[in-house]
Amino acid sequence: MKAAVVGTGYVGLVTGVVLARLGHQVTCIDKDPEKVAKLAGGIPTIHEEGLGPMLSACIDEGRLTFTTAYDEGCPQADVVFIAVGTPEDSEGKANLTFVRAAAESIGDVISGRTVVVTKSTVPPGTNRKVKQWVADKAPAGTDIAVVSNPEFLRQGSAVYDTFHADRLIIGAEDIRAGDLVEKLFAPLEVPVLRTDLESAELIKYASNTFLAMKISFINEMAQIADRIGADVTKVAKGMGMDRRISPDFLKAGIGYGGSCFPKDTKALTRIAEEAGYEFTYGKATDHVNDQQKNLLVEKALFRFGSLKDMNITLLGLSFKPGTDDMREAPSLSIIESLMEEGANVTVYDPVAAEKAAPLLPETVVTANDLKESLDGSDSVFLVTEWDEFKQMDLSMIASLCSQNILFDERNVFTEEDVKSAGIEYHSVGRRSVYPEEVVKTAAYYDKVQGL
Ligand SMILES: NC(=O)C1=CN([C@@H]2O[C@H](COP(=O)(O)OP(=O)(O)OC[C@H]3O[C@@H](n4cnc5c(N)ncnc54)[C@H](O)[C@@H]3O)[C@@H](O)[C@H]2O)C=CC1
Ligand SMILES: O=C(O)[C@H]1O[C@H](OP(=O)(O)OP(=O)(O)OC[C@H]2O[C@@H](n3ccc(=O)[nH]c3=O)[C@H](O)[C@@H]2O)[C@H](O)[C@@H](O)[C@@H]1O
Repeated sequence: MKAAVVGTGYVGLVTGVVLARLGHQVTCIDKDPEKVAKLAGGIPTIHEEGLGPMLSACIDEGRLTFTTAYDEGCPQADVVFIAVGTPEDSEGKANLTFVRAAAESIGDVISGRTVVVTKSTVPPGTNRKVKQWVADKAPAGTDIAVVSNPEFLRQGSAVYDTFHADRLIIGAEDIRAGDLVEKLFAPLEVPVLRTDLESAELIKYASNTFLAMKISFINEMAQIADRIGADVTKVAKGMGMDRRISPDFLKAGIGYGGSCFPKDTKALTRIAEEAGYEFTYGKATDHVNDQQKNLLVEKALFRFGSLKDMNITLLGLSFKPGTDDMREAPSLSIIESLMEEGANVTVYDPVAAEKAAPLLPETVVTANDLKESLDGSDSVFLVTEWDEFKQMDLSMIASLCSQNILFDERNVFTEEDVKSAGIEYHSVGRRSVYPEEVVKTAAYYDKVQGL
């Protein structure tokens, strides 16, 4: 089949490449000419495992092209996907400006029957608007069908997730259009759920908010664990052994970041509000996430009294490992808090340094490698759990840093790991670990923690 994909970000690019890989003829359209030029040359514009070789292969085999021109892809396509961004607006709602612009540009160039599929995350009712926006620009008599096909891939494993998705949601009133989308993805052999438009749109928000809620829930358990001397990782393990709960998304830490959980949780709260309902879980999830970001900075303040003029190393910048995406990355708010407290901050990330550079305050020093980042540091904050950090030799902290203290925002290390490295260790929802010589000075801190 022939497909056009509008928007070549994380979702559009991966969708386009995977569809081409499945044997379809795909045209990817983006308004950003620089991005299009890079992609047309086989250079991935995002860091995603497995994407680069698949992109080049599909281009070489002649099944994948990139353009800024809608008329080079949409009129010929059996299916046109919209995968442009739907960022948060100033009121916490989904900003549909890009979706509308894409729909209108599609309308400008099509005639005859066209199936428009929305992959972007959009509030219930938007697909009906998309149909109208396309129709407003298309010639009279154009037969337009819309399908809601929300996306569930995770950044960092986007290609794998697309090939091994748990489900394909196809929301459509036009049965033929829904069938066509089902046929397009049939080679993936993914379980399919057919729904009406509004249910498909709500499934996406409900899924993201539910996962975000699980994270906020376990982060609240971490807050309780900190106060009563329990270990949140054990609590999560015990909870997760119940298949009805599942162990996934129960990792306590710094709170969720990224381009979707924060915005989608807020957007669903607004969707509910506009429908006359107060969505208490949405509000609570968001509130807990905000307070979680500062937990270890607060622990550091308890520990040191002041962070003024301390040299602090921050390991990891991207919102999670496996991606260079800096959208809503918790590292940024931690850096801000540390600098507000007067600390000197050095950062190191194995992948995201380039994307992070324009977002960092000028006084932040970016190290080129792990060793350089630790050299002379007073205290280390592990923020993104890249393999390089998970596998690091902890004795490096003892040997390179002037004070051997690690604040682990992701609960990466065990008590045994840090004890054998002889470092002081603070984490989330777990007891702090002190080398013998600082146990006495730490007594007050432990008292405050209630341990
Ligand atoms: N990033 C993710 O992991 C996931 C994102 N989503 C949803 O998918 C949608 C897209 O997200 P991302 O891929 O992260 O966005 P992105 O911001 O990475 O990419 C969007 C792309 O659309 C292009 N664009 C914007 N307006 C355009 C127009 N009028 N015509 C042509 N191109 C245009 C931009 O230049 C950009 O390349 C959002 O609604 C998001 O909520 C859903 C699941 C996963
Ligand atoms: O709509 C989207 O954009 C996507 O949002 C998330 O995917 P993503 O944001 O790429 O990454 P996740 O792996 O879900 O992690 C999100 C955030 O939660 C945090 N997290 C995740 C899991 C956990 O147990 N604890 C935790 O703090 C991560 O560190 C990260 O900051 C969802 O998992 C995808 O299904 C969805 O398609």
